Amino acid sequence: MYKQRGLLIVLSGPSGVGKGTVRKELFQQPDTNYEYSISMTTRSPREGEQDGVDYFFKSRQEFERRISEGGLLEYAEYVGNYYGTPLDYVNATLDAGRDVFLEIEVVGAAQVREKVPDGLFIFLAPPSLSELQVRLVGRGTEEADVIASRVLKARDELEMMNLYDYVVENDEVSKACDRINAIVTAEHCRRERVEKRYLQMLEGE
Ligand SMILES: Nc1nc2c(ncn2[C@@H]2O[C@H](COP(=O)(O)OP(=O)(O)O)[C@@H](O)[C@H]2O)c(=O)[nH]1
Ligand SMILES: Nc1ncnc2c1ncn2[C@@H]1O[C@H](COP(=O)(O)OP(=O)(O)O)[C@@H](O)[C@H]1O
Repeated sequence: MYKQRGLLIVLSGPSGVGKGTVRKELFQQPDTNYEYSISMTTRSPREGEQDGVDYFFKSRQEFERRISEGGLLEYAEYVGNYYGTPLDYVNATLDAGRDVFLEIEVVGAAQVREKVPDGLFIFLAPPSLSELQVRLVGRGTEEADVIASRVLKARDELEMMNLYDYVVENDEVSKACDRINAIVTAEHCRRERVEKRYLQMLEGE
């Protein structure tokens, strides 16, 4: 029997827009049906972050070994650290017919677009650049110079918005989650219709 692979959902957008917040909220909802792919990074853990839960924290040497072995679906260097998506987990989960959710920055998302063109690409946008800065300052996890470089980077990141299937504004976390859930549901319906049509055409041969 023809079994459709799971859907690869990619949530991206500038640092500080609220990707992590929205993702955590989505995964707290009881009816969420996607599997979260935990990324690998060379960044040091922040207070309260756990290895294997928030990230797989690796040395630069170990990360570069994974790159050379082809073990990452995508990776990017972001403000001095590597971040990447382990390939095996994504493939195994999609093959089992389950959806995978990636929360990654825009350079990595563009690599995934090349490799998985039938993924669902959602760009999370801030209400404004000044609100983005307010959120980064409010989070209080970076020094002023890092915040400044992230806001500067956000201008380039916003230009990549048109490469995405959908742009979701993160004005309020619960509204952003509702929009993402609606988009995923609509995409499932679309894929089911395509699959049905495909099977009908095969039967007609
Ligand atoms: N390309 C890529 N980006 C990632 C990955 N995991 C996290 N990121 C992104 O890397 C950036 C920095 O992440 P982090 O240091 O945790 O800071 P924060 O997201 O701003 O709290 C964010 O834009 C993340 O979405 C990954 O596996 N691949
Ligand atoms: N819709 C929102 N309204 C106001 N503040 C928000 C909203 N979404 C996230 N935030 C806050 O903005 C900051 C950055 O959010 P975070 O999820 O860490 O962003 P990202 O993962 O995109 O870097 C956090 O302090 C978070 O609480």
